[in-house]
Amino acid sequence: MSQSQSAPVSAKPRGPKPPIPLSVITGFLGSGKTTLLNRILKDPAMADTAVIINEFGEIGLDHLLVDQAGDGILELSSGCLCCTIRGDLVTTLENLLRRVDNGRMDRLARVVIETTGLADPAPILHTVMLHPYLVLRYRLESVVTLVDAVNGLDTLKEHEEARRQAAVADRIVLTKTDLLEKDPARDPGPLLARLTNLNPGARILDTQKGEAVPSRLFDAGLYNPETKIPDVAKWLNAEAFDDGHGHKHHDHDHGHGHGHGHGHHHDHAHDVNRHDDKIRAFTLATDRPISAASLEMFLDLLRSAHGPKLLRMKGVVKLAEDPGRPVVIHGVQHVFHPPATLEAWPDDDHRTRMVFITYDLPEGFIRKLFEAFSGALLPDTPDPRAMTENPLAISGFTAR
Ligand SMILES: Nc1nc2c(ncn2[C@@H]2O[C@H](COP(=O)(O)OP(=O)(O)OP(=O)(O)O)[C@@H](O)[C@H]2O)c(=O)[nH]1
Repeated sequence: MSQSQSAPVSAKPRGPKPPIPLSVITGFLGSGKTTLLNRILKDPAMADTAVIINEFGEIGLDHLLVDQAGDGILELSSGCLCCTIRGDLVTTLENLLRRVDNGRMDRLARVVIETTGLADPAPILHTVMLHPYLVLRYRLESVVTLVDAVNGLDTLKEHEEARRQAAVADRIVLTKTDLLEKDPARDPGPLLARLTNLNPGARILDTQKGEAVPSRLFDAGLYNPETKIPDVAKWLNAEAFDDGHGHKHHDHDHGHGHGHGHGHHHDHAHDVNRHDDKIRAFTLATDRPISAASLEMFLDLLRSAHGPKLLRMKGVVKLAEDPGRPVVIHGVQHVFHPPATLEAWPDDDHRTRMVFITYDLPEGFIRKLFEAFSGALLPDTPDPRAMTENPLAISGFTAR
């Protein structure tokens, strides 16, 4: 378009709108999701939030409802919006964007999706991550998993869904801890140890201590909402993972939930891992850069061959071609968010760092795979060139 044909400068800011943070609240049946939502929706920090829930009947937000619009979106007296996923989550998320884009709504600060108690939250995350338009307009902020402090340990023991919900979380909220206080015989230690074991990187918040507030529930995104500066160290929280010696540095202060690293749990009184040895949490860190093509192949192989076993993965990667500009990756099962390039390393740690939570996928396997792709010479591992240039390699898995 020539200069003379260009449209007059409008008062409206041009360019793509910043993506809207999207969080998912999950937790087993009766873990207290509705109770928490009811409470936080009254918090001024939740202004301009839209909450998407499964069924109105189940959620006790009725007293807050004031108006139902044609698109199935209800306005709450607190100024928030509420919609159901009776139809389709994509349509609901599109309807919200339409409201913002056509000016019916000034600002949509955040979307919170509440899942049903038995749901694996991964498909909800996939709905957004796999949609070519929604992935541009929304960004995953936090997966918040509620765990009932009274029944949590039994629920984790008996239900795979509950373990997956805890494993995928960025924040774990302990509910009903007030009931523990009334019964001194109940020790929250084993539950905390189990949760830390399943997902060391998730910060644990206690409702009773007033910790489950919006600023702490939804601050798990890569970007600090205040400064908009990426905070990789906080986002990865790799320090909370086992350091290889059975020690973990966890940021909750209950005094029981540390030190139960896998591979070391047999040394401890609470054998928290014995019910399910398949979920593993570990980190991978290296100074060695990896080429962009090898990173892509590593991720391709992980997601195509082992996707269902990769419950959650986050990482910051040093590229051989551009070591000063790290790439941020994160995935939930076989779906990866489009990688984002940071303009610079946000702190002094310029190593590739990745955190993994896997199901039935050993740490050693991923480590060797990454080392092979990043060019480390390992005696018992194939040369990466032999893997990528092998004419018998799996189709689609060739050097670029
Ligand atoms: N004592 C106590 N009770 C709680 C707490 N949180 C929730 N409850 C109670 O636990 C029950 C279940 O809470 P809900 O908020 O309905 O749980 P939910 O996760 O939404 O339940 P579903 O939608 O059925 O999965 C209710 O009777 C709540 O009053 C808490 O922190 N302390």
